[in-house]
Amino acid sequence: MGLLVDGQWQDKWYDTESSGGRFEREDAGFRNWVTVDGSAGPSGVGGFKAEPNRYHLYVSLACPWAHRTLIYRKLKGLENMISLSVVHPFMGENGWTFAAGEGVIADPLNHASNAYEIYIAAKPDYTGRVTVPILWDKKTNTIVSNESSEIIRMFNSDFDEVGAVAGDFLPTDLLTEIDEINDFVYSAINNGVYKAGFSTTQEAYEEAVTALFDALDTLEVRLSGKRYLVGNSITEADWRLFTTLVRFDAVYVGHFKCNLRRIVDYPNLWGYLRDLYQVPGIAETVNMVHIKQHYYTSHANINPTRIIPAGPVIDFNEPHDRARL
Ligand SMILES: N[C@@H](CCC(=O)N[C@@H](CS)C(=O)NCC(=O)O)C(=O)O
Repeated sequence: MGLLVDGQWQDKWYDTESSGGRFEREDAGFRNWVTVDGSAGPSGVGGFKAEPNRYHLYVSLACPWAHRTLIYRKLKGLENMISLSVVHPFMGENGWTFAAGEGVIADPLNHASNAYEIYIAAKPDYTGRVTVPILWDKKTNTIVSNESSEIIRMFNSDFDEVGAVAGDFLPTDLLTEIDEINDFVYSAINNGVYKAGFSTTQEAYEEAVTALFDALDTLEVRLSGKRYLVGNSITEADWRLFTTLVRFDAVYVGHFKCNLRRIVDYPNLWGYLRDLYQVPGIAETVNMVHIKQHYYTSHANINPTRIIPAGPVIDFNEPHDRARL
């Protein structure tokens, strides 16, 4: 794993020395928005109008952030208008690559062997980490955005007039509440598992793991009387929580040492996770082989033998009883 410095690839692990062993996630570098009319969005520059067959999405099936964008591409019926590439689950000295493998979809546009080449194609002197997801514009040959939280907001509504499936996961009247819960879930849970797993001091680990389980305990109570996090139907807040929960027992419990409790030990969170998993189309976006292979083989400092554990056996298709709520 590594990063680009002035367009040059350097193989470097995260620097936790200056932060007391704490993992600090870098902000995404490309922050433009696809909009209905091509005007600039909340950040970045304009020029990216929502048009069918204009955009390409690069993802890892292992990555919880990229997974959000795949879910929206599926649920909003964008598969026929936004093309897709999938990186190899192993992220080694060259970062994400398109090495041949089960489930890998090569890059038909930039013909990149490594994802960093896509960043260089967009910005030859790019400095920063090379992350997925990446939303690419085939018309101007550049990266629109590499920030999943913003890509899903584009997918949610901006393609509606050009043939996306109806459905709004961000109703205006719930926006404030969704933003609030997103912040809480991001810090303690989505990013919390990484903070626990990538910490390099006992203190940093304990801080993260305590906040993580406090947050899960809070949500367990919240979901005892409510089917979804906000309002009466599935919203963005649920999909953002889902991609971490679905990886939790298979990866974060063992590999990231988030092992005070498993999701299957929380009756409400476990039912909620199955409920979301069983939404039509969602199961196809979950690839447990890529997920386990990525985490257990890519972080040699955490799992030097690179052995992928056999279990746990989890049945996400077990009936849930959440419809009563
Ligand atoms: N803020 C980004 C974060 C994306 C991200 O960190 N992706 C991970 C994969 S799970 C990655 O590509 N990491 C490579 C690296 O940090 O070098 C987003 O949500 O889109």
